[in-house]
Amino acid sequence: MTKQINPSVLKRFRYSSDDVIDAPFNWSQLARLFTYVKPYSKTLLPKAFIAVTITTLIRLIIPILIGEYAINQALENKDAQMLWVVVTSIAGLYIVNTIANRYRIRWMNELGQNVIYDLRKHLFTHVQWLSHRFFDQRSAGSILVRIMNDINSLQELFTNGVINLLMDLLLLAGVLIILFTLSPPLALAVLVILPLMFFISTTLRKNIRRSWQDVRMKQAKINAHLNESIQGMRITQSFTQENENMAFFNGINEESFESWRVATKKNSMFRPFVEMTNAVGSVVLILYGAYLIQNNQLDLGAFVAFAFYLGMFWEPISRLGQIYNQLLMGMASSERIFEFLDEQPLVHEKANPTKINQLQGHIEFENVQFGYEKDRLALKGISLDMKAGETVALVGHTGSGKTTIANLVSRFYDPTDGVVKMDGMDIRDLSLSALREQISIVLQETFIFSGTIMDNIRFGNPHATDEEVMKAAEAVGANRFIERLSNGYDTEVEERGNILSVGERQLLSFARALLANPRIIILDEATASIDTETELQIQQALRTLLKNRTAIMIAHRLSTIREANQIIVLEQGRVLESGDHDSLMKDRGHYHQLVMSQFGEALN
Ligand SMILES: Nc1ncnc2c1ncn2[C@@H]1O[C@H](COP(=O)(O)OP(=O)(O)OP(=O)(O)O)[C@@H](O)[C@H]1O
Repeated sequence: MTKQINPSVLKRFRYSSDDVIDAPFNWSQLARLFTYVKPYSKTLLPKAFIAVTITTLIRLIIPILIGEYAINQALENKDAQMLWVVVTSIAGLYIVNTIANRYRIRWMNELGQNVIYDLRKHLFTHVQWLSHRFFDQRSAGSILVRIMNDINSLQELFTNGVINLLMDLLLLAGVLIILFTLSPPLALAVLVILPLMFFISTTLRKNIRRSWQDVRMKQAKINAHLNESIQGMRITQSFTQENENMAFFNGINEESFESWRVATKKNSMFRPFVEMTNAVGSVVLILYGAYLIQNNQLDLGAFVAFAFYLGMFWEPISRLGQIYNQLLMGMASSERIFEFLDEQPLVHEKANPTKINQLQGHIEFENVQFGYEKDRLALKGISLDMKAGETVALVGHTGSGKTTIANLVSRFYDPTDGVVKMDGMDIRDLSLSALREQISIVLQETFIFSGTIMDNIRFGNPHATDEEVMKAAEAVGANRFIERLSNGYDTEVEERGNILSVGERQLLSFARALLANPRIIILDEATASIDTETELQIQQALRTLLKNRTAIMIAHRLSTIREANQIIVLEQGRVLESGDHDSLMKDRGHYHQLVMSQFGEALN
């Protein structure tokens, strides 16, 4: 079936992330990047340097042995014994070279992998501490791309780049010194190819590099789209948006294909150019070298050595260009990585926070104002008093600020004005982890991590034993459905837990919360309709869960609201009314209206 795609629909699919092609060279950023090598400056780094120096020196010595000793002396004087000594020395040097090379590669790789490991760990740890606002502003896909792709692109720089730089500089300097010592005029003559080589290794390579960078960007775009598409597959299918989705995917897939085509085409020009420069160098060497030999200004041994060294020239120059490119790419990636690393959590613990062992759970809001965005307040001067052990139901229309109140109690955000107090103390003075340890949040959509049912409940308290996990499940009645699963508590559930029903996921999240044994429970009740039996089960489970704890319920069910000690009615970030069900109903105010419009039938 073909369907006409509305072009405006495709505009929805836009990814503006990470489009920097050319990053300026930034020395301080480079220095910062190299701080990650520092822990290895006394172990792997010197070892790799020694191996590199040995291999470079051997490569420099061998042409001299061939030209000067084998040709000029042994062959000239027909000295078989000397020739034998030279040949065995060369063989010996090659063996040492092979061993040194083996270690060079091993140590370099170890160094690179260690640096990448450290960097990825640092970045992930840092991102985990960032505030909710950071995640509000970015898609999971774009964060993933940075943690994976940008760090991977630094991998090459650290595994090869750093050490090769030293090797190439050493090799180039060594070759130049030897060439000028052997024959200054011939050295000058063959150096005409240098500008050509530099042109190829900088300009041409830069052009090729841009094309590869374009390839990577297009791939990142595919990754981001795939991530969103797969996560939203059910919605796509239910709205029959497969064709639009496919059209966009085809578009970016084609773009990616095209960028590959361009990059490989440019890349294929590289080798012929290199060979051409080598040919020019060889022609100059043969013509001018033959002329110098004829005029007795050069001997045959030096001529042969020259040919060897000329062959060695290209490699370091070409690689220096490559390293320069790697550095530029590394700059672009590290800039994006450092941007994340420099991001500070907006909510942070003060220097000497008050350590609390056990909270009572008395929560107060004193004239609290808060906005996610500058000019749009979500809470407009709210004052609340939730006593320890009380169940408080927050009710109100969508967008009235219920979730925001819960977010402020957990200190995911700080108020822009006013104070949130816990047991009479400003929560900004408390230790953040101690505060959050005593709060459990049960969201409408329960997040299930990949692992077993047992692992998922244990998420509430990693130290709990299997027995404790099972006891928590029994207490909320989750054991009944768990025992019916193919492997009971050991049943594997994938990310998001699609094999479980909404009600089952709710019960699982109750067990998880109960196991954490918090003083405060924040619960966003599921709005999805579930059958009466599960509903009863959940009500029962809730009673167990909320016993002796302060509970803030973003309540959607009349039964929960009715049982609450205090009901707070919110409207556009303000408290309209508060009290218990009976008194609020008697007042016949906003609550009465809300209940009648939403639950009118249920009350009759
Ligand atoms: N991360 C965010 N960034 C910007 N604005 C937000 C964010 N989260 C919520 N808001 C805004 O803050 C206001 C209050 O939202 P909140 O989520 O607290 O409402 P709610 O009462 O919980 O609604 P619902 O019942 O629909 O969950 C809304 O106007 C909403 O658009």
